Amino acid sequence: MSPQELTEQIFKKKSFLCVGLDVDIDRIPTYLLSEDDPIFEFNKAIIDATHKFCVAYKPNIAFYEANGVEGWQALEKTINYLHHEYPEIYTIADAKRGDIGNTSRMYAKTFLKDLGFDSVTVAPYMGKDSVEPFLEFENRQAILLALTSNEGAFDFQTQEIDGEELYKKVLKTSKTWENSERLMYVVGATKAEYLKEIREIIPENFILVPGVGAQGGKLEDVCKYGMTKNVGLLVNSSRKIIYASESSNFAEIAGAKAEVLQQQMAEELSKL
Ligand SMILES: O=c1ccn([C@@H]2O[C@H](COP(=O)(O)O)[C@@H](O)[C@H]2O)c(=O)[nH]1
Repeated sequence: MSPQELTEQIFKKKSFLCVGLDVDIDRIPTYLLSEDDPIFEFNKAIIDATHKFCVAYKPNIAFYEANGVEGWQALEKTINYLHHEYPEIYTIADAKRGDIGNTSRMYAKTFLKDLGFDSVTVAPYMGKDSVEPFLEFENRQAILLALTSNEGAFDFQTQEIDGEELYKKVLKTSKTWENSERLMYVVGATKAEYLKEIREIIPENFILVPGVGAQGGKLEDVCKYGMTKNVGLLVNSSRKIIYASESSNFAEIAGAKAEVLQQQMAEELSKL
């Protein structure tokens, strides 16, 4: 999907919500454990109940890899289900990959070609040749970690080198790479006030913003500092939506949580 098509979906659905599919087998309703594929059944129920209120889903690959072959199969079934039932939905493989060029090329093939995700999250630390293989696919994007939501972001990302913070160097340098128009960036909602300066460097690119909900980030602050006239934001919430209830109507309650966020987003969009 192109960024333009994603923007059209955002205005159509009045939502820039991304629902995180971080399925922890120890947190799903126990009655699902007797199913052949409990992870997929959980995802399917969550997707059916929330798709009207969001424009994107972001399975975090760690939660699938932690369940071995069965986890990977559940991931494949989930992405196939989304492609088949809800092709208008944008998909993000939150895998945080990046390695020497020929290895990155394999990661890119896995997520962007074989599994057919629209995008994959990528760590910038190994530089240009580790990221460019992810930018070779038409209508696919790499989402580069710029300023993450966790406390450890202050260990390196905000440290100054030659008078400039490392995350700003990541933003500026990545703009010089081949096919850089296919880049999106991650900035944590817990660091929303940084978005003002970040927007001066990347005025147009989409920013994926995790950290609203369980990590305490505020949607209003994210919009205040990061929203552009074309929106340019995907705001993710995982645990607050998918684990809102452990009862048999967990999906319905997840849908209601997603709708609350969608309504707040509609309000923010009406200010544009
Ligand atoms: O800076 C980052 C980058 C990625 N994440 C991921 O987003 C979700 C957040 O989940 P919540 O339950 O809504 O807190 C999760 O998959 C993280 O690994 C992030 O939080 N911060």
